[in-house]
Amino acid sequence: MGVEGTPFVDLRRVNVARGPTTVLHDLNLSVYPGEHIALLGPNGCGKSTLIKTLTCECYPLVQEGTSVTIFGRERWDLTELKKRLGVVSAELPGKPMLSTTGRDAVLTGFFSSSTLWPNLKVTPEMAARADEVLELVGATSIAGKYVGAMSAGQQRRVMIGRALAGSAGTLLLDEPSNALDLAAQKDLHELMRVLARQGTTILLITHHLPDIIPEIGRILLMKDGRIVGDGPKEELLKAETLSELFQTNVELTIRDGRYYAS
Ligand SMILES: Nc1ncnc2c1ncn2[C@@H]1O[C@H](COP(=O)(O)OP(=O)(O)OP(=O)(O)O)[C@@H](O)[C@H]1O
Repeated sequence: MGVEGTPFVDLRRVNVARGPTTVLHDLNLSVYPGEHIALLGPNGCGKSTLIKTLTCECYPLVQEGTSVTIFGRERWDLTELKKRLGVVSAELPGKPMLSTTGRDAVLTGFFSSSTLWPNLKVTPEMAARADEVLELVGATSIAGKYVGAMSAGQQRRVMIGRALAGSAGTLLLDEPSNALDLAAQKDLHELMRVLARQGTTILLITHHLPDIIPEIGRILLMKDGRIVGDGPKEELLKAETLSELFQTNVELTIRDGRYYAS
């Protein structure tokens, strides 16, 4: 886990409102390049709002001592930032993506667009990187297939490729195993493991403990818009802690470094 140097994310005293309600309270968080982190918390606790704060889609309330610094900067062009952060959510980024081929979908990662519009200029370097990324995510054989005709697992691979194409080795994975069957979940976990071992920084939001691959060592627990736990997996992924967090009786099984809840 690389915790040296400049953090890629640095939040100080961040409060964020959605509508009239403040939903993130006094958040302090630093994430360093090379870290692998999972963020857990009940529905509505503010996980997506936190991601939207990182992508500058939600802004913190102006207060003394508040700052949001991403890749060492406080001001960003939104498209540029999203591209560099490598955000992958369970939904496709826009309808036009459905009739875009896998290869073009990966290329859209350079522009943070919903399809490869004719005015977007693909350089030979981008094309070469797209092929490299398709290979890395195991999607070369489906590069010519429309995203709309792919299975959910294939779509997720292509979306991870899209995120990697333009990103600075950083992935924000927002519930990536949603709607995937067991085989596709396994494939996704294998891919995440390969990327983690290659040094990709991973910030994972999940409700699904098996998504927490062994390479993820740091856990953030959120409740009611606050970070209530931030530390090593072995300390925070405990039945009592999760039962308290989710307000239900959680039984935990650990097998081969993987966590399962029932
Ligand atoms: N567009 C919005 N307008 C007003 N309130 C919102 C909006 N989006 C989210 N909220 C509220 O903000 C709070 C945090 O929501 P958020 O989506 O960040 O939680 P979450 O932890 O990601 O939830 P889930 O696990 O269900 O995805 C919730 O109370 C939610 O109702």
